[in-house]
Amino acid sequence: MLVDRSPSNLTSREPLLKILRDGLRPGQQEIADWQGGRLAVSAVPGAGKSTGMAVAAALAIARHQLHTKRQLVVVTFTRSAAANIKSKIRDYLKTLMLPQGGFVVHTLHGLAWSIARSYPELSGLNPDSVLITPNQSHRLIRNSVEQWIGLNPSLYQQLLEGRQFDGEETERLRRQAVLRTEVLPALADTVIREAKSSGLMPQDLRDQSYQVADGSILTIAAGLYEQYQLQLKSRNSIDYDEMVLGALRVLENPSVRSRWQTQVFAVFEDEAQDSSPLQTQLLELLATDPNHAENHQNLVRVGDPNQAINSTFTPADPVFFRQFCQQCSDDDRLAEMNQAGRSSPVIIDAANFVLTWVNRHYSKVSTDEALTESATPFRSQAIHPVAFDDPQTDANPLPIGLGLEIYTPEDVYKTVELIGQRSLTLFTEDSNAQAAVLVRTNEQGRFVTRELKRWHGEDLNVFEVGQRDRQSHIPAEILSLLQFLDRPHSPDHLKAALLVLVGRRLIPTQDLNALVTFPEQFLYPAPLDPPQSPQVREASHYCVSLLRARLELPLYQLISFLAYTLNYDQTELATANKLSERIMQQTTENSLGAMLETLSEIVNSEKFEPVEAEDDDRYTRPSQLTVITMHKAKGLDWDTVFIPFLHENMIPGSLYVPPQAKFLGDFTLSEVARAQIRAIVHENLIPDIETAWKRAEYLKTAEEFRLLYVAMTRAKRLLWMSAAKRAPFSWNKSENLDDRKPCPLIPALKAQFPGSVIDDDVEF
Ligand SMILES: Nc1ncnc2c1ncn2[C@@H]1O[C@H](COP(=O)(O)OP(=O)(O)OP(=O)(O)O)[C@@H](O)[C@H]1O
Repeated sequence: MLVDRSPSNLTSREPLLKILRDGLRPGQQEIADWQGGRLAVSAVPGAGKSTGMAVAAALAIARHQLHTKRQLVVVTFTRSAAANIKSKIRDYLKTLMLPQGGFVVHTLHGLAWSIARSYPELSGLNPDSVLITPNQSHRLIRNSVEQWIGLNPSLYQQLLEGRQFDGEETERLRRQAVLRTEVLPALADTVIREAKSSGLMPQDLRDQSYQVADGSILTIAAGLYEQYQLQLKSRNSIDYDEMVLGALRVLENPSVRSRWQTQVFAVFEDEAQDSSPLQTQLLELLATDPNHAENHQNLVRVGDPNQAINSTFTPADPVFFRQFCQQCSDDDRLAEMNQAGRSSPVIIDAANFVLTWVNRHYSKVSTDEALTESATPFRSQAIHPVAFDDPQTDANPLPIGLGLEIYTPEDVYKTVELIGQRSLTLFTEDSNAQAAVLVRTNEQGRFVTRELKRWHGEDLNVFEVGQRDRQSHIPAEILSLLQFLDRPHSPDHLKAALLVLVGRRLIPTQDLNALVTFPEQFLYPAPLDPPQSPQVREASHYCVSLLRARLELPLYQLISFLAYTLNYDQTELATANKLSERIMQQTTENSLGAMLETLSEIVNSEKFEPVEAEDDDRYTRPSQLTVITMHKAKGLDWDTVFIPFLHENMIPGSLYVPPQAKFLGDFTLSEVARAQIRAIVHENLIPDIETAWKRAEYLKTAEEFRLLYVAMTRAKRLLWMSAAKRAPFSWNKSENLDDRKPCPLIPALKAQFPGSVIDDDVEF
């Protein structure tokens, strides 16, 4: 399309711009009216952040006549959110008859990597590095622990002795195992993420450890972190924080920085409550105007401080976005998006009630000064229904049933039975209805899915997100098949491969033991062997065709071939390809044996990150009951949301010290280190162990309640909540039920919404 940037054209576009802007809600209009500078937008759930941001982006592109050399950079958290907002902005630009070059949409890490990768000499990062996401059992973390132990015998000895140690040999061995395999890997994992994402280096931690009376945990933390950095380098690997650090190093160069800053007109950030200090630093730098004497930034950060639910897993601390909102508010640069059209009014009332009730009961639980900034779990911000003339069709829809329903089933089995029956009724009445069960843990999700299958079989379409998304089956399945290709006559390998084929429903279920007793006979029956049944023949043909592929295909194509053979879907295929590339990269020798070695290591020790699906809609399909964790449900919504198992031991739960680690004290090293590092980042006094542990406990409680708030605000027309009287302690042994206390919010909600309490014997 031809681009006309003449002023007359801009004037002629004004009426169109006005129409777009007037179609927004008051809070959305405030972003659309942004002309420059810093702006914080605190938005309630369902406020229409994406729509607001997309229109604002299109208006900014039009008003400032942006183009490929001067762009608006939109940053979101996930790739699916990026795809979504990109298509919205494109549509608005089409309406305005503007070219598409004035903006780019990135995920934060995508942006950081593109900067770091283009200047390897400045970032110090090799563009071919392997990206890893370390967790406790990751090889790199385990090696860092071993290295640290070797280099710090006396600190290690102190840990071993802990409290009350009589020098007994078996006890010493037990403690060693706990330290090596649990305590120190957990500490390393937490510390690396917390410190690194805040821009702290190992030496910073070491320097700070001298400031606190008992700084030994920080000293150990610094040592582990140091070893990890060495490991990363020697293995040509990087992690996500390294990408951001690399990008920041690139931007230290004045001429490169100025080039980027000239290219970037402004940065619009979504889900800003989830950003770490390091990420924020990067965005602030890019948003800075190089031609302005003062540090002028064109930066719009949109988020909901009350949906900050990631700090246990990522070091995004809810305090940072709240602080940003506060600073902007002081300069009169805070916009609030308080109206939301997503839910029926009673659901909004329930969410608002939760927010105020929790703030009243859980604020200032401690006299600890450092908590004052986050002294309430929630920022006080109520959700309001939209105005009667709101442009959103079907805003604040009519409720289904009572809109809010609270149940107290006998036990967790009865709970699932109620959910199953209700879903069937909903889907029978309206085949477009969407529904989801939101659970706190993956184990609960597995329990719900299993029980629903047991009750309803194929009658109810259940989609368990946890299982499919982990995709952990992929490396394991490929490994089984490759092992078989390597040694087809091993009964164990043959059996494992057949199990995979049966599991994928490629060959009929049958007595596999009978097939694997004589592998040669099964694979290549001689004329005089007893004839094979059709089922056996089918299985045999499959295996032989795999073996043929092994001979005919080059090694690098083998995994992709196996993935096709296993009938993987699009996302699974992408994951298998990623796996294949990773193995090829890590394998020095071109042989099946070397490939197997690398793959076994991945399967045994590491989490392999699957490729994320782009289409979120598979979670919200009509007539499908989606089973999903509360964390993953963020950003999505359904007509009906079931939230079962609301028990006190889960929400808010409490921090847990495993009995085997109690020899170190009544706290965990990781949580204490986390609280101490946060104090360093916030420039507070570093707390002693006891205070640090209490602080960690408070942060967890606050986060659990925010998680529940996120879950509740996913419901459009029916919010179904329950706390069963009896529940298992361990969801893997769900047959042992005990009496369970409800989450303290349940009695409070019942008292506030008596009309929503459903007696045990009433069924809809
Ligand atoms: N101003 C508006 N006019 C018409 N429809 C709107 C408007 N704002 C939001 N909507 C509609 O409301 C729904 C949710 O909006 P949107 O996708 O922008 O929200 P979101 O960003 O996903 O929500 P959240 O605020 O929870 O992050 C969409 O169907 C969208 O079309």
